[in-house]
Amino acid sequence: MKIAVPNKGRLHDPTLDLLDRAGLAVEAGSDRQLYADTVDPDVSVLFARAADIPEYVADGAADLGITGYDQHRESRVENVSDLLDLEYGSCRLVLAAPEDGEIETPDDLDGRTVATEFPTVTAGYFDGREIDVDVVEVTGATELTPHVEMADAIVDITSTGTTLRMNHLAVVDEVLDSSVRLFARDDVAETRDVERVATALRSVLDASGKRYVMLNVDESDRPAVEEVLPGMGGPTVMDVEGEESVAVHAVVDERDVFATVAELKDVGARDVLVTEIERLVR
Ligand SMILES: Nc1ncnc2c1ncn2[C@@H]1O[C@H](COP(=O)(O)OP(=O)(O)OP(=O)(O)O)[C@@H](O)[C@H]1O
Ligand SMILES: O=P(O)(O)OC[C@H]1O[C@H](OP(=O)(O)OP(=O)(O)O)[C@H](O)[C@@H]1O
Ligand SMILES: [Mg+2]
Repeated sequence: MKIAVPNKGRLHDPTLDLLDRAGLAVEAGSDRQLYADTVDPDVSVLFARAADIPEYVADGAADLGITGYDQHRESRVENVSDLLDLEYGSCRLVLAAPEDGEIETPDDLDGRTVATEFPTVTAGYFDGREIDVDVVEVTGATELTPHVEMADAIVDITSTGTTLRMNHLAVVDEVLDSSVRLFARDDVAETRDVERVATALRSVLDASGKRYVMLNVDESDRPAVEEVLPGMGGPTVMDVEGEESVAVHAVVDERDVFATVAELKDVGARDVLVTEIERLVR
């Protein structure tokens, strides 16, 4: 099983971090190599540019890929499908034009020029609206093109909006919402090996925002504690040998932990321990 992952850029580190937490850590010393092993003998990674990853998966150089949905759409590959939204690298592709210019709606661009690193998605957007534009492909610094008469507007990525503001550009319309996805080639999407990787990554997402709460309580106070901790399918209760008390464990939403611990103390809980959860396989 080979997973294509970004070799650099803003998606590189969070992707390796996610694989690590999923129990698929990339072996140390693998930087800058084309291929690397993971701690699982059945899973290796192929490092590639974020934009090339859908193509690598479609062509069979890798079986699975991790990159932005924007890159997936731009690549036009047809034999790959999303398995999971990995919930990082969230951004929007937007149509933007100079703040105080003549372009206020997409229709104002009829007969004009739009610069972008995403020519396929951009052409699709304007075709769908039957607006005739000349799409110019650039490979970076797209925000500058309206200021040097190369283009009347751009289609580019935004997240905080800082880059657009700095360049005196205003959003005219939304083109696409994106985040990082795990996707597979269709001919392997339903195999056990792909399912194993997807399950491991999903378990990290499911564990985020959850805490594991452990405590001791006298048998007599146990019903009150169970009342406070409905948990995932109820808390786990264990007898503590040679004592009148029981140990209770439960998964609690991170945002409820503060209030829950206070309530537990009120109803007689002792030795309350709160820990992070690495993975949660449902
Ligand atoms: N500002 C941003 N906020 C959130 N996600 C972003 C942002 N910019 C880019 N992304 C996401 O990260 C992906 C890759 O962008 P990144 O800048 O890391 O690589 P790149 O510019 O293609 O790298 P290079 O061209 O140097 O190989 C984008 O396709 C998008 O999905
Ligand atoms: O809304 P913002 O938070 O300002 O983010 C948007 C910017 O982020 C990306 O560039 P990146 O930082 O990846 O640099 P790059 O052009 O070298 O890829 C994108 O191309 C925009 O320029
Ligand atoms: Mg970039």
